[in-house]
Amino acid sequence: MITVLGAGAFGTALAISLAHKGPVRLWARNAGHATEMQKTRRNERRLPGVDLPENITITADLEPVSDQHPTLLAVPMQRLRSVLTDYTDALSGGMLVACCKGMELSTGMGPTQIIGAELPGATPAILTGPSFAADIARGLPTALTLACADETAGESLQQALNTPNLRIYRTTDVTGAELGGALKNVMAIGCGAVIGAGLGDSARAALMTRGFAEMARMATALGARPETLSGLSGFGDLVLTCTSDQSRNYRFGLSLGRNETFDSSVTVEGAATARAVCNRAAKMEIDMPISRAITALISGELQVDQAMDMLLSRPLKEERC
Ligand SMILES: NC(=O)C1=CN([C@@H]2O[C@H](COP(=O)(O)OP(=O)(O)OC[C@H]3O[C@@H](n4cnc5c(N)ncnc54)[C@H](O)[C@@H]3O)[C@@H](O)[C@H]2O)C=CC1
Ligand SMILES: O=C(CO)COP(=O)(O)O
Repeated sequence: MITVLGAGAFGTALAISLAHKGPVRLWARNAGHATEMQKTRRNERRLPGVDLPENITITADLEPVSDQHPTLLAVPMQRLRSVLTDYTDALSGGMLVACCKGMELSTGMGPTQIIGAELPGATPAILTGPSFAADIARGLPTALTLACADETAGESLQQALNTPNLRIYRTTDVTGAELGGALKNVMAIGCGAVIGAGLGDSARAALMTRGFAEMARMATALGARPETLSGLSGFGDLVLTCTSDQSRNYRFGLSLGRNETFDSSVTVEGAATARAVCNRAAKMEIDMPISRAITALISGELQVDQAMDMLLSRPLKEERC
């Protein structure tokens, strides 16, 4: 049986989609939340208004997962390592598919690297790409990338995770897929700030395009294939997240641009990842001025107009990555 760890918006939406093919086990760390979902057959806290199919079993107890069926890890990026260390016995040996987007702040590592380091007996993979949980839960058509370094395991995961509404593409370029998903969230915060501050759609298009160049610069320096960045996990997710106010990263950016407060309980992956990206870029001497400006905006060191001045006053250059 497929297991989904994390009864947040994304984990619940994936469980709903996968339940069209067979039984799914949805694990919530909070026993009270699990009981509430069992009773109401809904996840009103994270995905309101959507019924959970009968063949989703909700539990707060994690039994050892199968090594034949995928286990999806749908928890926030900065919590992934602690989930793996807390549940090592249940997870070791599993086909573990990270569903989080980001870079660990303390180490600069991506999700599959963390899985490999904590559970060397597991098969790590990542599921990423343009998809809002609410869209998946409603059964709207969505395409995602499944990245797994082990090609045979990747093919089996692709088959297992493809559903009538969720089309899964496959790659072995784990680095490219992970970095696309991590970096696009940083750019989405920047785009939200641009729109929130009233700087206009043209400025957003410039930020998305030069932000994409920056994403590709870092990803290729770390060994990613350029075509992965142009695919669903990079360009595709950048477009979605930088242009839709369904995105929490974009909405957080909007609040920065408008000088409004933002609910700190909302998962905004790009905030910690922006800092992680800047730390890693500095160590590797990769020039990432847009990520630096967005990080300074998030920390309050710069206001939107100051960040813009900083970017616009840089020396003129040829247009390339
Ligand atoms: N919501 C969406 O539309 C999409 C989300 N994602 C990614 O999925 C990941 C999870 O996001 P969401 O589900 O949206 O967030 P969410 O905020 O809705 O839910 C996060 C879940 O993780 C659980 N959690 C938090 N800390 C935990 C810990 N230490 N141990 C176990 N569980 C813990 C929370 O209880 C909550 O159920 C993020 O990396 C996000 O980028 C990816 C694509 C779409
Ligand atoms: O990753 C996502 C869409 O692909 C979800 O974006 P947010 O985390 O910004 O809501």
